[in-house]
Amino acid sequence: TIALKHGAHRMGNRTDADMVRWRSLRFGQFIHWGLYAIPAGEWNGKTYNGAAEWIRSWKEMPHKAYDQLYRQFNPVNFNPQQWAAQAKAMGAKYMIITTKHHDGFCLWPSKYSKYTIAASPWKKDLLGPMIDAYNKAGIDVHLYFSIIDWNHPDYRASLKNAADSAAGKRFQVFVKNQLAELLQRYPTIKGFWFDGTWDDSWKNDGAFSDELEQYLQALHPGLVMGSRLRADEKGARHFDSNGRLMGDYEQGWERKLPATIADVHGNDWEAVMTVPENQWGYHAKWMGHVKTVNEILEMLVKSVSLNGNFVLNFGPKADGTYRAEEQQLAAGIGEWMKVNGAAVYDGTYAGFEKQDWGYYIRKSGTDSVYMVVFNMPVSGSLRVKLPARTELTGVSMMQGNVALAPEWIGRNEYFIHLPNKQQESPMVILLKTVKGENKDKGNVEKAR
Ligand SMILES: Cc1ccc([C@@H]2N[C@@H](C)[C@@H](O)[C@H]2O)cc1
Repeated sequence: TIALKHGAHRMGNRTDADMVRWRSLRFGQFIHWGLYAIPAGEWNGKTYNGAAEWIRSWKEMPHKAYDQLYRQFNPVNFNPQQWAAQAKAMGAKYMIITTKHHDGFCLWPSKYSKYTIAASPWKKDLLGPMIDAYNKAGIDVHLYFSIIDWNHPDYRASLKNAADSAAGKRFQVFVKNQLAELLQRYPTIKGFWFDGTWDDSWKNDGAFSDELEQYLQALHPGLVMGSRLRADEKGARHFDSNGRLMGDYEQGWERKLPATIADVHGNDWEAVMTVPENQWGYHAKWMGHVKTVNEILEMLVKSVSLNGNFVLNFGPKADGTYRAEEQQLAAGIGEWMKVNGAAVYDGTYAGFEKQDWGYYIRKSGTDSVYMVVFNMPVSGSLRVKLPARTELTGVSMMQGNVALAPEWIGRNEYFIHLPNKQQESPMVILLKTVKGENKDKGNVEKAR
């Protein structure tokens, strides 16, 4: 291995209470909200085909015009209690809110910047009421913070000369001050979700990102921060130059999921997902495919089955309301979660051989394993192969707690014959197992 001063400082996952809690939550809500919701992906009658929150970078959008939008930001229909109730009904256990996206506009009245909500017609802090409402609903809050800041005069993508280096130093102080300010103002938040850390100016100063992470942990012990924050002293990001994960969980899964357990290398990880193909902030015209309830449920269940968290993104409108598609999605997901959430919360990789009908999820630290069926076989019979030294002592449908009698088909294999092959939504079956030798004929018969 290479000697590193600013590489990973920990081998393996965090085991402290704050990280155990983060891991148990499994399902989060991302919220991208800011000035970009005003143009909403359109300007001067033209439609921007990129992600709405990136419209300032569009050649048809003059920087000056974008930078004046704050004068119109007045979310008169903002109702944080309603936002929190919607998230609670959906079954989200944590929420990540954009405090400041790449445009640099702050949703809180930061004392380190003039480009904040205080300068808008709304004037008042938006983060405080949101955090209070979500915490009251029993939902943890994490803060998204973009290092890239298109508004700040000292931001440099790369440092080409002494003047750039001086600006870069001033900018690092600004970042540190804003993050400390957020922790001081919002002491109940559980973590930071960093973004915009790909520019050279950041990548080439691994020491600063390392010190910053340690500074924030010291200010707020237990803080959960993913792998996007840091670079090591060779400019490696997420994984240091020895291939070790930096930060508390792998944070690279943006609009994509790992395929198998091998892809996660034993690390904690989280996937963040958009409802349309690629929109985070509110875009008036969603183009292309809009994901359905069952598609989102499959991504959530697959993530948990591979030991990860899944976060679904919402992009509120400039007035503070949500579009109908997002409201309907939240409600539909919530309906399934109300009945089947036990299979998701506190879920982990089960260690069973993957079958085509769907995913296994083990309730953390127990012998209870859930089968979540997405692909019903025409036979209506689900094949289950038990791992070594595992005996099956009970099988039941989550819906109605109906006991099923699996058929032993030799060695460690069973068929679960379902009474009804019809399924409108993912079907959950609970397997009770015990450690032991599955050396002879179907243990379930004996157990009955
Ligand atoms: C190339 C690229 C840069 C930044 C992003 C930001 N990360 C997501 C979490 C959103 O905030 C998006 O604007 C996405 C793609």
